[in-house]
Amino acid sequence: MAPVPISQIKVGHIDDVQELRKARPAAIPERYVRDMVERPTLASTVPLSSSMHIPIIDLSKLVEGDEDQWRTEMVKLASSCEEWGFFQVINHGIDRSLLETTEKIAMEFFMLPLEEKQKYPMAPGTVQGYGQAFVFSEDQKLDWCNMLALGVEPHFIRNPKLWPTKPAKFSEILEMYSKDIRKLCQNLLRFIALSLDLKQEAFNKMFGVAVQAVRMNYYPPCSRPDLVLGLSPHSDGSALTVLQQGRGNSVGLQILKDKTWVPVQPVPDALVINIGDTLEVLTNGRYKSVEHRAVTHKEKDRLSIVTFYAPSYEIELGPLPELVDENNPCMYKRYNHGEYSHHYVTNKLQGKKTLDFAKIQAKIST
Ligand SMILES: O=C(O)CCC(=O)C(=O)O
Ligand SMILES: [Fe+2]
Repeated sequence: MAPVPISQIKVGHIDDVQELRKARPAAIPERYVRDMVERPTLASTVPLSSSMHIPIIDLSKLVEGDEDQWRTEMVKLASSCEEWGFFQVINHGIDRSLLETTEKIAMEFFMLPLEEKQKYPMAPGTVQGYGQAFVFSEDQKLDWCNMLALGVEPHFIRNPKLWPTKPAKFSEILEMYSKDIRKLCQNLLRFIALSLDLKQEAFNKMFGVAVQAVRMNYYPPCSRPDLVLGLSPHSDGSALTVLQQGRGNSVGLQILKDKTWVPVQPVPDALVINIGDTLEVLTNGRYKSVEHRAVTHKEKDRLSIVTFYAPSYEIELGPLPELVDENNPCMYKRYNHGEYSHHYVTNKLQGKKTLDFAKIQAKIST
């Protein structure tokens, strides 16, 4: 992720949420209490009709299915990206044991004493290390979440000082995990290109030297989950995001569909995939980068391990010419991905507002 100048950013004291939970204050501190309009509808209170489940894509049917299976899955992939911007992928080819080990080391990291975790501090205005990202002022509401965020690829975005040395195998496992997730992203992008009738080269040159970052989010239980948010509403700046939810964790991720917050029910062994802003721009808005957030639970904690996969910073982005015509006028300008990345990490999470950067403003009629 692009470095951000950290001068002039005053964020005040930010409590570590796990420590806050341990201290069990009589009331939730004001900085975490959301304004009325932002307070969450909790998963347990949202009626669940089956049509509200995000689609499930079986990757094995795309990789090795017969022609019928391939076609059916491809149609499902296209409609998921158009209508939901989200899907869960099963039979994704990543070893269950690797997913479990990664979850284990992530959890072990968050369970370390605070002094140990604070050896990897996320400085105000930066997005790597342990702490809270996207905080830029003292009056901004805070998320009920602790994060560990690390740049992974290409190597120059890494800050090796922020890679934990405890638990012992952390770096080694994260490296293996990232490699497999990277392959999955490449695979998915290949099928996404096919689903749009695009030539592979259209994407290949953009993702040749892709940027990959991992964020581990830990949400401790919260005595008043109705007042706080685990993670503020946002869309991801990536092209694709891969999200692994902790096994047996409570439902926490919610996506905004037709103005309603829909909880994403965890499916065993599935990974949640979502389209990020960059793919929305590349596809001229056909595939949607959908707003999402995380809510907390009264008794249960929750972990998510999130990989952001994006083009190299020097790549120039804009809608692919194949997806622009008379009926689909160009909706986004051309810009350098590094610029967008910088814009993304220097603004607080605020729904889909960050993407305004790339939108061509509607011409004012005279
Ligand atoms: O924890 C979750 O389910 C959401 C995480 C997320 O959206 C993110 O890290 O960008
Ligand atoms: Fe996200």
